[in-house]
Amino acid sequence: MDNDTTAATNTRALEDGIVTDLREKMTYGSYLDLDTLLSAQNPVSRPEHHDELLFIIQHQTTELWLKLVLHELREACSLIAADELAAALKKVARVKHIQKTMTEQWSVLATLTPSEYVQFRDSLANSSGFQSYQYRAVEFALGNKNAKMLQIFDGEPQARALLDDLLHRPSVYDEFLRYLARRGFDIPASVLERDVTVAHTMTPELLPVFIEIYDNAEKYWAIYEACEEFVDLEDNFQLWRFRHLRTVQRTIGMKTGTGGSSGVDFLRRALDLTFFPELFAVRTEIGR
Ligand code: HEM
Ligand SMILES: N[C@@H](CC(=O)c1ccccc1NC=O)C(=O)O
Repeated sequence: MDNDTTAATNTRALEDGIVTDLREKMTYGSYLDLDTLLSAQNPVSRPEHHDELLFIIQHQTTELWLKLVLHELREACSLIAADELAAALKKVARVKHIQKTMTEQWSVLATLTPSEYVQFRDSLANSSGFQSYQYRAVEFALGNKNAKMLQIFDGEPQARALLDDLLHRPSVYDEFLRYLARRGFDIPASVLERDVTVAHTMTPELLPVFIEIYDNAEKYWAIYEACEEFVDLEDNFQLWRFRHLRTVQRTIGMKTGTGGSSGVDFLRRALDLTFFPELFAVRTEIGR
C-alpha cells in the first residue's frame, strides 16, 4: 500500500484543489460573522465562574433557534393567508424539528448543579428569561397574546415595536381559521372579526367544523394534516416549557425568580395554556 494513504499516516492529505489562499475572499468566518458571534459571550461573575459560559451559550443558542422559529412562523402565517397551506406546513415541519432540538438541549444545562449555579446567580441581578423578546414573539405568533408583556420592553424600543406589531397581527391559528372560512367552513363572524390582540379562547361553535374534518379525514386531507401539525406544535411547545420547569426546579428549587416571579409555580401555570383549544377538544368528540 502507498505510504501516503490516509491509513498509513493516519493523516488526511489535502487535495490540490483545496483553496488555501483566502486573502480578499469571503471565508467561513467572514460569511458567518464569527468575530461578532464569538465575542458575544461575556460572563459577568467576578471572579469569573467556570460554568457561566455554559449558562450564556445555552441561552444564546436558544435565542438563535427562536430567531429561526419566528422567521418560519411568520412565513407560515403569510403562506396560509395566501391560501398556500402545503407550503406553510413545510415551514411548520421545520419548526417542529427546531423545537425538538431546543427541548433536547435542556439536558446540557441540567449538568449545572444547584451548588454551581448559586455561585454566580447573584451576578445575574434581575435579568431573566422572562425578558426574552423573541420567546414572547413566538408565543404571540402562536396566539398566546398578552399586551401586559409589552411594558417589559419599554427600555428596548426595537423589541417593543416587534412585539407591538405581532400583537396586532393574526396568529397562525387566526390565519388558519380565516383560511377555513375561505374554504367554505362555517366559522362564526365573532371568530373572524375577533380582537387579535388578546388570546383566542375555547369557542364551542368551532367544534362542529373540526368534527367534520376529523370524521372525514380523507376528504379534507390537507386541512386534517394541518390540524395535526398544529397539535404537534403545541405538544412540542409544552414539552419545552416542561423541561424548563423541571430544570428550574432541580436548579433553584422553590426560590423566587430573578425576574421577580414566584418561580416554579409561575412557570407551572403556563402548562395550562393552550394555543389551539378546539384541536384538543375535538378529540373528546371523535367517534361519538
Ligand atoms: C438554570 C437555568 C434556569 C433557571 C433557574 C431559570 C429560571 C426561570 C424562572 C424562575 C423564571 C420565571 C421568571 C422569573 O421570575 O425569573 C423563568 C422564566 C423564563 N425562562 Fe428561565 N431559567 C433557566 C434557564 C432558561 C433558559 C436556558 C432559557 C432559554 C432561553 C430560559 C427562558 C425563560 C423564559 C422564556 C422564561 C419566561 C417563561 C414564561 O413567560 O412562561 N430559561 N426562568
Ligand atoms: N430566572 C433565573 C435566572 C435565569 O435563568 C436567567 C438569567 C438571565 C438570563 C436568562 C435567564 N434564564 C431564564 O430565566 C433565576 O431566577 O435564577
